[in-house]
Amino acid sequence: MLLFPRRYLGRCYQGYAICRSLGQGRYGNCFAAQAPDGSQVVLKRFHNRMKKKNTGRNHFEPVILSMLKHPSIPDLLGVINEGKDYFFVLEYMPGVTIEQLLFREHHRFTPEETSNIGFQLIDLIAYLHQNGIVHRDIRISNVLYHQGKISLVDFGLARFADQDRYRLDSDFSYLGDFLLYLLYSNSPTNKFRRHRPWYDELPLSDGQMEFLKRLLGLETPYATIEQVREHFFVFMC
Ligand SMILES: Nc1ncnc2c1ncn2[C@@H]1O[C@H](COP(=O)(O)OP(=O)(O)OP(=O)(O)O)[C@@H](O)[C@H]1O
Repeated sequence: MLLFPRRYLGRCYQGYAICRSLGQGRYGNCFAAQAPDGSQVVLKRFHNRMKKKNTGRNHFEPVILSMLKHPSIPDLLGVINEGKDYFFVLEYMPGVTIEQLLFREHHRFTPEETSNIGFQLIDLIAYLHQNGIVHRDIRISNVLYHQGKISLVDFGLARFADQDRYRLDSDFSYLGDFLLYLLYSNSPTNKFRRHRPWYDELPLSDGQMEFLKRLLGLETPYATIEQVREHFFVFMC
């Protein structure tokens, strides 16, 4: 399995030269590549079985990315369909994932960093929701961090929102879970071995506790991202 992406290194597709592997996921592999103009891009390759089985579902990611224009969301630059290989060409977003920072670099996020990242993420979610898009996969492996700025990648599960299956508020529990990782990183219990529920372990104020419980659906859930933003400002800053 690990050797699989290696055979792509050094290959060239329509002038895009694959330089290194960025990560492997459910749908395929992501590679950093050099574009014909010398700039750096990402080639997201789909497993052949995904390409065949999933044409309908794969369709959402390029459509959604094409309609979004935000500095923290990669632009879709093109699609390569060459023989058995099918790639999206994406804008390269700088930085490392929050997951790598937490588990490889053992970074402890200060309250200021957590509040800065939280605000940016809420702004990004608000932008998506204003455009009728629900991301459905806001996880530490899909958020990149670089010089205090975040980017959100992997729109493979993103959908046009509705009142039924793809509700906008489904992003809130992801946000809650995401914030818990940042808070745990700087807590005395740390280590991510959760022996007791987070609300018994983390030293949080009543307001912070209520905010997180509402995000996670343990208390009256938030109806809109604006409510989330308002309470984040009151409780987490
Ligand atoms: N536009 C981008 N710029 C920089 N790095 C990226 C970009 N897109 C993806 N990556 C890197 O590649 C990794 C895998 O990407 P992505 O999550 O899109 O793939 P996936 O196959 O859908 O994975 P998953 O199974 O986690 O959903 C990311 O964790 C990130 O490190």
